[in-house]
Amino acid sequence: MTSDAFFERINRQFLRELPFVVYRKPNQTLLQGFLQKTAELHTTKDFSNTGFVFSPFDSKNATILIPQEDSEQIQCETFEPEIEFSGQMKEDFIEDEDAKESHMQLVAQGKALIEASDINKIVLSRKENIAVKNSDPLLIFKRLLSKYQSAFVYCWYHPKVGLWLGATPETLVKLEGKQFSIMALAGTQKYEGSLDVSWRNKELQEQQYVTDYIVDRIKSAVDNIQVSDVQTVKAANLLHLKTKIWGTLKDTSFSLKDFLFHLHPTPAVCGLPKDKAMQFILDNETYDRKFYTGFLGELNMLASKAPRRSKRNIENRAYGSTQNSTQLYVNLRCMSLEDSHASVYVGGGITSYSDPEEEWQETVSKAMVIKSVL
Ligand SMILES: C=C(O[C@@H]1C=C(C(=O)O)C=C[C@H]1O)C(=O)O
Repeated sequence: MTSDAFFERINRQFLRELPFVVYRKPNQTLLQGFLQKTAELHTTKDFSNTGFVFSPFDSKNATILIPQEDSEQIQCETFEPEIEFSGQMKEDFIEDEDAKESHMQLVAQGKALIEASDINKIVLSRKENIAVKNSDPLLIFKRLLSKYQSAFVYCWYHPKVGLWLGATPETLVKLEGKQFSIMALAGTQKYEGSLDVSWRNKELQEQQYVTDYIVDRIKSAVDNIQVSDVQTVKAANLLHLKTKIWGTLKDTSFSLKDFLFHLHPTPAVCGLPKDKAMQFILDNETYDRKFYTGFLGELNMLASKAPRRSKRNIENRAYGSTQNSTQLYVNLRCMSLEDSHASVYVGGGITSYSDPEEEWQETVSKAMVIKSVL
């Protein structure tokens, strides 16, 4: 499908107030869309369905599904991101003193609890409300596509839930048949032109918490678990620390739902120990995160598997095969959009090393990822 036809089709879907999601995976050019045929609100409880899921931070709330069987799927391979656009840049930005004061207070409160208890890390966040000049979601989506090639970029809409857009650097889990990979991403500093930077103990420690937690949570369900070295990766105007964890699922009976909720929310977005950090977040953040720091993506899709290279296996080489594929991303660097109002969601990991002023600055930098396309 041409990009004009693709965007025209989605625009019609939006005007008819029918659910859809459009997205592009990291470092790919293919745009994909699920356009639901009815306005029904589908959810999944057991994660056995096929389609696109949108799951909130608080797993007590429902995961929304755009089912493959109730959707038209469209694709566009030829989209050329053309727009050079700089929206609200740092210079236009007047610091909101009240927001700063309350975020710093929240951070100080979290840090005090960490110092006085067995909690190691709590991820604390805030929501920023912004008036948007042009609130056409597809225009904003195109700007995100142009700016953030290495992110998972999406625009998701359901008339009964709302409209969300984002460009996230973080994979929650990728599952292809029995092969899985998971990303532990945490620690932030500004990108100043080089990946060759040094990291303080604070960031190294908060990222290590995420890796250790993931390994601990999945080790009984997997064989030959592998853990990469810690790498510095660039995400928009920021650098993060990343570890990749991969392996093979054991052949025993496997529940995708249990696997996911064993992981989610990880200490990259919640804290350690999980339950105590979660309770602090629910009690003290003064807004509802909704889908921010939840996860989203393709669930149980059939994907073609690359044919084997073995000379003996001529048949497999010719045809390849298909396998079940799930690719989920953590919903970061995102916003919800209502009429001409955007809510931008940003947070960061707090440990005993945290400085409230620096943590505020980190959320200001993270907010620029979205503000620069508004
Ligand atoms: C919570 C966010 O990001 C997470 C927190 C990070 C940190 O504390 O350094 C870094 C990447 C993400 O795991 C966010 O972007 O809002």
